[in-house]
Amino acid sequence: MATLAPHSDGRSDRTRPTAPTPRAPGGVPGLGHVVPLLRDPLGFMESLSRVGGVVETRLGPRRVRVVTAPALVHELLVALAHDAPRGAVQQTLKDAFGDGLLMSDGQAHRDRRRSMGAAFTRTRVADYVPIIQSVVKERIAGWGDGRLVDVEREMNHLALDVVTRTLFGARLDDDLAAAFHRALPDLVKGQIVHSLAPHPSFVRLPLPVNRRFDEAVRVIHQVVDRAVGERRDGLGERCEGLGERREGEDGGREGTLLALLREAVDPATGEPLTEDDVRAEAITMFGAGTETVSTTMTWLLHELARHPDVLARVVAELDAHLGPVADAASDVLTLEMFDHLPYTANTLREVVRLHTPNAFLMRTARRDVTLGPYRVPAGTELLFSLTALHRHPDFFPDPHTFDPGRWGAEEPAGAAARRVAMPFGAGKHKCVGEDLAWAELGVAAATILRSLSLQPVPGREAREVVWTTVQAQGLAMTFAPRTDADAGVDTDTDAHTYTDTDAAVDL
Ligand code: HEM
Repeated sequence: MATLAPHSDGRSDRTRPTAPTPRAPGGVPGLGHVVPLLRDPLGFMESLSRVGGVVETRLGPRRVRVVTAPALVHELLVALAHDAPRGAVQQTLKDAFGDGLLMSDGQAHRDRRRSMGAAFTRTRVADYVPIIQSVVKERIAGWGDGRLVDVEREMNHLALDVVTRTLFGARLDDDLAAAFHRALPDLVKGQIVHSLAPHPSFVRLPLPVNRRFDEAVRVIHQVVDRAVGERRDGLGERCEGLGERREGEDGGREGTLLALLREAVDPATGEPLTEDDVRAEAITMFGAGTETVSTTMTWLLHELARHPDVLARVVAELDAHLGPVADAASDVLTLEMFDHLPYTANTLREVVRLHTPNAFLMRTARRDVTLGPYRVPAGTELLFSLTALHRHPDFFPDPHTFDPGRWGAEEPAGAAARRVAMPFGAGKHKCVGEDLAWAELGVAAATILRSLSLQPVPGREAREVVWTTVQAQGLAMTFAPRTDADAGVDTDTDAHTYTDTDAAVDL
């Protein structure tokens, strides 16, 4: 395997020495590598890092090059961002949902990102914290009564509520949230099948996958219209959770992403954004900002239940800094509090590493480029998996082991891991919702773990299922109210060797 320093800042350079692109072993005529990819998607992607930094595969009739080396993924996303824009997967979504941030590129993307950025700054995310906390408290209200909790479904609902209430100032009823939850898998399945389809006309064939995809698109449009429509009517009059504080400064108008969008001007026309533009951005946020967070939260509970030592240490740290129970009316979390929870931060960081939601992302070279030592001809599709990248044994020793300790500043591997890790991507398309995501994870962990103890249920552990996100399917648990004995978990937080700066990056 080519040895590559993590995060080379090298631009594409024709004078670099080149190397032939190795082929993935095991392809069969006609299907290529479709079977191993479908049978064990992440195992297949992880295995390719032993073949080369860029590896040629065949998926049916298509030649797709898989980028496995972290430095090359980074180079692709940053130095080659202009020459290798997003590819077939995004195109499928663009056809269905319009030109939202996730689907757009070039000047249109830059303009839109600038006008929406103010909804995601750290200051604005700090404003969202009380809303997130109240969403979490509402969602977990009945969990402590011994019922079996479908963690995946609950977390999905929670993440959807957070986006709806923080960014759009609206509320979804339970039926709509459930419809959205049901629609996503069909959407994702259709998206994958369409992006790998041998011919564009495939999407019009009367196949179950296409019918379900169309139905999912319809449901998601309906959900977004109701959420956005409700908020749209009240714009300027009410801004839930932010309105009172902002009223004097700006009439409550800029409290949500929706308000920003309604104020934005399309530089190309000088006109306000159209309703379709606003809708496309809303759909983007629901699509990009819910399942990523909910799967991560589900994996967090899964890992904590399997690692009582880690759980005890997280709980002790939360209790020591925030107090033991989360149900008191006076319990108010702030973003700054999380700067003093280094072990909790490293635990969240480790969950996001081991269970990075974005299993597959793609780019397409629009001209001949050089990626590290590899020549990539124009038109080549480039596939990479951030999940597989974070399981690369050269950079994350014993990569399948859940170990928050690997992120400690004193660990020799800690610094290298930090340089290589990019769960939120890199470059101009780097996740706009990263700060919001960390806040959601931190607030959910602090609120759940200070008020409830986890009770794993044998046979109901999470099963890793890969779509475009890496899902934790099937996890169910019971919870019990925390008792004084739970609060006194025998863990010496003062003795930990983590520093506060460990936490500052993320939360
Ligand atoms: C654990 C949670 C999350 C993870 C791991 C994550 C990961 C990512 C990654 C890897 C990308 C880059 C995709 C690419 O380069 O093609 C991305 C982009 C994006 N994410 Fe997130 N995300 C998370 C949460 C969120 C949240 C909460 C929101 C908003 C509510 C959000 C909205 C977006 C948007 C709009 C983009 C496209 C940005 C652009 O192209 O400019 N994400 N995310």
